[in-house]
Amino acid sequence: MVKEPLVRLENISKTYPDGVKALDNVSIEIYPGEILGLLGENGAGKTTLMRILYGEIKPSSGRIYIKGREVNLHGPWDALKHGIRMIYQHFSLIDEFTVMENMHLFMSTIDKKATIDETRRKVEEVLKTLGFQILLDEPVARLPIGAQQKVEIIKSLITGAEILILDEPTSVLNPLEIEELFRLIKKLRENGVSVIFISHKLKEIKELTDRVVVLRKGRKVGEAETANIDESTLAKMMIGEELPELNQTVKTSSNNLSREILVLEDIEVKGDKEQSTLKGISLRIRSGEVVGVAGIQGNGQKELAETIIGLRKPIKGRILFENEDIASLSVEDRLRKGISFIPESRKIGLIGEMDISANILLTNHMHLVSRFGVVRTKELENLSLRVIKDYEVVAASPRVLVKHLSGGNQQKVMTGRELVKNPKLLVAMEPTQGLDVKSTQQIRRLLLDHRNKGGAVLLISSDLEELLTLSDRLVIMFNGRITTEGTPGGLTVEKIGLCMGGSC
Ligand SMILES: Nc1ncnc2c1ncn2[C@@H]1O[C@H](COP(=O)(O)OP(=O)(O)OP(=O)(O)O)[C@@H](O)[C@H]1O
Repeated sequence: MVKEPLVRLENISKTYPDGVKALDNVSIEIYPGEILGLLGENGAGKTTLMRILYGEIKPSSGRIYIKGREVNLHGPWDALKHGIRMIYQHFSLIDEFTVMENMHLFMSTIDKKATIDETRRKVEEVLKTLGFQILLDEPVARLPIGAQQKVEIIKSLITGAEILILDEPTSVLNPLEIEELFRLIKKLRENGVSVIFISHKLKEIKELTDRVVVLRKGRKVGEAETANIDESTLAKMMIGEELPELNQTVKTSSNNLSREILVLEDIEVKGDKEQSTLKGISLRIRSGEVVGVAGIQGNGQKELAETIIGLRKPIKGRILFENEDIASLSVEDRLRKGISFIPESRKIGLIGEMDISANILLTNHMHLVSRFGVVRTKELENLSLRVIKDYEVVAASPRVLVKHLSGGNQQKVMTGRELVKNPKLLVAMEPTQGLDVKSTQQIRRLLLDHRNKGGAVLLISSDLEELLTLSDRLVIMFNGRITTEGTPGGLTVEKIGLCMGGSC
């Protein structure tokens, strides 16, 4: 007998108001009591698809069927009524309330008449069925993350959730907590609950799920019974069969590799999450080379950049810049020594309400402010005009407010104000994110010109094509470690995909 799906998402497309096409004609089914893996790299569209199923956003086109009937979901509460609940990495719990109070608060939004005793009975019943325990009268803030996640899951079950969507649930957990979560998810399956498990991690998908759907660039590129597919095939599906062609018009061979400019030795740094905590990073960068850092976002790349520029202090290890240990130096001292930084987003790096000059001053103040605190206005003006001219910023004058520039021109200001200092080492995070083809090419050209003039570049990007096009050497990070290293030409798609998915 053919099983009826509990949910069918049919031909779902989604274009966000800013024009980003996040989903293109994706159809998936979820069956009762199954664990469905949703695999894809950053930006593949996994979260968008699930937010549509959770009623948080509307698809641009397509249909949603629940138990065979077409529905129009007006919001998460509507989805909840249909037994669907999504749990994000940031939990929706009130820290000061006890577990029971949180459960009851949630319950009463669904059933206003429910008393706290009834809620408690329901919680105890669910816990007994699953064979799990939680301290019900403890304030949530005192519970470890793994237990808080369980509270979220139980909270969903007492309100009758039949489909639980877990958005990268393991990224906040330690290995023991992951084991415990998997045990709980398998129990849910035994009890007929369906779980959609969003992940980039191939091992977890293999270990836990019954079926897997792979998304890439907004399209469904594969679907299989998990038992019938191996990690290598999944890796290739996730990042694409073909390595992007190395773009010879942009890339010219690296100058004679010279001295090591930066050496990281066995660096350990506390990260925002367990998964992004740096666990013994060793890396060498020479002048005249671009070292690319690949990996799914959140595996320590940001922590690595922030450690090099001095925003995070290592617990262990040495950072040598031109043979000098700079681990105890401030950000400003490091800038003075010739390290520059392009942060991951223009929103962080620029102040929209200020003009181009003032934004340039932000990271060049050490050269442009006298020791009495007076800005050398003529020099600032000249430098600003130089940035506008040399880096082809389309702006009438340095007086233009940054918020009035296009994304590409903003990025050129952010890049130009660093390159104009001719830094010995440039740490560039996502330098072309959200830019059109022309601006992307311009920024990439600037980075390579800098390298060709003898500068070193550490390029952190979630755009694999960019990394393969620009890097002389590539390292791949997973779970706070560098798991592999090679040249772009020397690494196969399979190897890169496996390493990004944590299986190498
Ligand atoms: N609210 C939004 N407005 C505009 N674009 C968005 C929005 N949310 C997501 N996007 C874009 O839609 C695309 C798909 O993003 P989505 O978050 O769904 O991917 P994902 O597979 O969940 O990625 P990740 O693993 O990084 O979370 C990306 O290009 C992203 O930048």
